[in-house]
Amino acid sequence: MPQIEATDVYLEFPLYHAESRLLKKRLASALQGKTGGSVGTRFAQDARSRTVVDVLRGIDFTAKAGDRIGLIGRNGAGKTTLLRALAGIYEPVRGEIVVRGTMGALLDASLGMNPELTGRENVRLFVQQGEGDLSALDAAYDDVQDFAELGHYFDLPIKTYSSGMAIRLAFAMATTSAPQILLMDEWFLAGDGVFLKKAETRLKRLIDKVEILVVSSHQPEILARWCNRVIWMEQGQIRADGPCEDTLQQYKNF
Ligand SMILES: Nc1ncnc2c1ncn2[C@@H]1O[C@H](COP(=O)(O)OP(=O)(O)OP(=O)(O)O)[C@@H](O)[C@H]1O
Repeated sequence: MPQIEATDVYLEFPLYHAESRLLKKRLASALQGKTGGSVGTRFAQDARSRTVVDVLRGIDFTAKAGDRIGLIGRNGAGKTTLLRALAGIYEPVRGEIVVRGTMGALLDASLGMNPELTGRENVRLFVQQGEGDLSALDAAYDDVQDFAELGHYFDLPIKTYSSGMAIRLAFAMATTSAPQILLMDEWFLAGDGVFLKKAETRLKRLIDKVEILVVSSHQPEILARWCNRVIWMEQGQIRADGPCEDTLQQYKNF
């Protein structure tokens, strides 16, 4: 059975450009909690007195088959970083993340794609790196080509694509077969109207098949639609974790 287990996960990014006097002054007031506006980020100092962004602090949760988890929280709360840590892109500085099962990630249009290779060659790489079933390659080419509608661009290097074209290709590729666990940033559904509709239909089919979904969004309506559980993040911590309606209500009241 697929599962994600995050135990006491901490992640921080050092701020290497925090040396100017003005920036230091601003960070000092942020450290004292005087500022922050609508941004859910927390600054701190590490053991070597370097200024760091405390992005994840003591994250603990388990996701099991059947969980459709929405991550909600203000800008900078740590949602994208958590998704990236679950995908293995970032290594926690403390704690651990154990993932069991095949995983697909719709996080970044360029993630895992080689800009020098054509769309077709990238599909080949993707299939090879995934389950490696090359007998499924022709079907994957047809499926991706048909869905992404890139025309002759499918056989051109993807560095020549517009960002919208790159998103179409990445989306089509990542959804060509269903992983057991799917991680997704909501912005992935950005695109022109027709594509959005097509993407939604395809995504719905995929989500019905995946066993665990973790999706980040600012929009409660989107989470209410796709999820059965919501984790509310604030300043790198989990503020609430529970059934979709309950957590969204707490978030809205806040
Ligand atoms: N590579 C990095 N170096 C330094 N700081 C970073 C880096 N990546 C993210 N951060 C900071 O970590 C904090 C959390 O960022 P993250 O993107 O995870 O938040 P988020 O909840 O997804 O925000 P949003 O809703 O705005 O996308 C932010 O303050 C961000 O500036």
